[in-house]
Amino acid sequence: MAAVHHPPNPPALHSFESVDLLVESLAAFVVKAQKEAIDKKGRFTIALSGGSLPKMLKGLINNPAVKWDLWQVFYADERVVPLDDPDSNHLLCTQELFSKVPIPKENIHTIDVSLFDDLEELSDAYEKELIREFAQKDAARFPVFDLILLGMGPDGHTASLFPNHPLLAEEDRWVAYIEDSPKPPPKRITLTYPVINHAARVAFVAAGAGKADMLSKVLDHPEEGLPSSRVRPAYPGQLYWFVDAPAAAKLELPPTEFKL
Ligand SMILES: O=C1O[C@H](COP(=O)(O)O)[C@@H](O)[C@H](O)[C@H]1O
Repeated sequence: MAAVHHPPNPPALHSFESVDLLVESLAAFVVKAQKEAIDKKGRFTIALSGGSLPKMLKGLINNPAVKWDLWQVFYADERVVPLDDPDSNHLLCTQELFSKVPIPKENIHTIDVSLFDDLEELSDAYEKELIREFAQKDAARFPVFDLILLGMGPDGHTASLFPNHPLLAEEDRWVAYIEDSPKPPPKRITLTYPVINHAARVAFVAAGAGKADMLSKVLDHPEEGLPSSRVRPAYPGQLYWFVDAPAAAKLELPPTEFKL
């Protein structure tokens, strides 16, 4: 019998009157994803972004429902800078979240700073880190993250996938590097679409009026093919957008009520 090809689920757009409500609801959503993953397989795999995202995770701090010791954290993208450099996504996540919660250090998977001279080796090593976590345990062609949290840049980029960049066409690698990021710093590594689009859940978080024009392009005009519009997790994966009212102001797409 021929395999049935199921199209991706449509995105669920959750719009909140204030950033505080967004933060609270996002925390509840992450906790629910965590619970489902841990009930099923005893661990929770999540990829985090930098930029404006880490501070939106403050609802997880002092939250007794979070089982930090069962989290395995990767980065959706990372800048090729020392881990204590102000441009490092790891530093940002540490300042906003990890320094304030009891997560074991070994559960946070950072890039290998000893490989900065060779970006091919650096991204290969991060891919191997993913293979150690996923391939042995889940034996899949691509890792299936329980949750990937993304931001959307003013040009529609997400992770380190930038408009018109050849990396948008990557089909095999789990982790790739770029040396010419239009947003500094130029050298970065990033999860690729095959990884992002195999996740069980992907959630974008965007707040503020500065995101409104681009959000409407990305969600109302996906045919333009901006990097954030290309995030379409394969069925049964689900895409979510957590936005505040100023970011949602120009959207035609109707919001979906947020229910756990
Ligand atoms: O450069 C990056 O930008 C994106 C978007 O950042 P935001 O500040 O506009 O939210 C971010 O998601 C990514 O991790 C980062 O490296």
